[in-house]
Amino acid sequence: MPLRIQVDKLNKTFTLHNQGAVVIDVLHDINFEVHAGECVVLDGHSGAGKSTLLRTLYGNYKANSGSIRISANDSTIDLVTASPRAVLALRRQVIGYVSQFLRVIPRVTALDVVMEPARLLGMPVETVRPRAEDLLRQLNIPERLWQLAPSTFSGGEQQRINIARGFMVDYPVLLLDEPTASLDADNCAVVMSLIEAARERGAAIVGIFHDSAIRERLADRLIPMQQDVAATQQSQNERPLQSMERLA
Ligand SMILES: Nc1ncnc2c1ncn2[C@@H]1O[C@H](COP(=O)(O)OP(=O)(O)OP(=O)(O)O)[C@@H](O)[C@H]1O
Repeated sequence: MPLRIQVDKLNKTFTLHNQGAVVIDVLHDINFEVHAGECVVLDGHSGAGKSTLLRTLYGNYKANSGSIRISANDSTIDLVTASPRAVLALRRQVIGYVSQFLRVIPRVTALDVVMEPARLLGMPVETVRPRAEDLLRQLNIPERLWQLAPSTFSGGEQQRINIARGFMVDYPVLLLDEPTASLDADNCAVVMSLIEAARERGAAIVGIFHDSAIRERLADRLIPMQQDVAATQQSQNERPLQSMERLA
């Protein structure tokens, strides 16, 4: 299967300018790759940098150094050096991202929120609407909510709208930040099936899942995120290892 994501020597720090310019070393020498049809899961304790890595893979955060090469549609783009315009194009066409929380836009209906990624690709509403409705149905969003803005929806309903939106386009790359965090068992099962279907069609998936049963079902590999180990090793002048680990 073709290589979709190649991360090399990735480093990311945050500088807290309003707190004495303290520097937080979050991602240190991260190296991994993800092929089409693979689901890798970021594995590390709270604060290890999992969400930071996912946001950096989406171009939300700019890395200090290293490269994130994304290959799809016969081209390869390094997100670390890409122009903002190239990053936006990549997000529209190549990278889907499901965050934990829906960014609610007042007065935009749930159905429009879900259809938007496909509409941004220029697809006509009559083509995309059946898929959006199908996703909403699969995710058990009652039809009476489809024409309402999701701002008043429950946390779990908002998360399911977010998931439907993230699966609206068959992106070659999918980034999933705890997509099942506030879902009940039935809806969790639906989301796992959607993720498996995306993997089947060849999506390269990077996810964060805290639930061990979900990780075991979905993960082809774990990517250990060990910020504390990295910091200690660094102080001993050793090169911290952030290698991939195959699941037995
Ligand atoms: N925008 C930011 N500015 C400054 N520091 C940040 C920022 N985002 C994250 N951090 C810091 O980076 C570290 C890693 O945070 P991150 O959210 O990536 O961890 P995580 O592994 O996803 O944790 P969790 O499992 O609890 O969600 C934390 O110490 C956090 O305080």
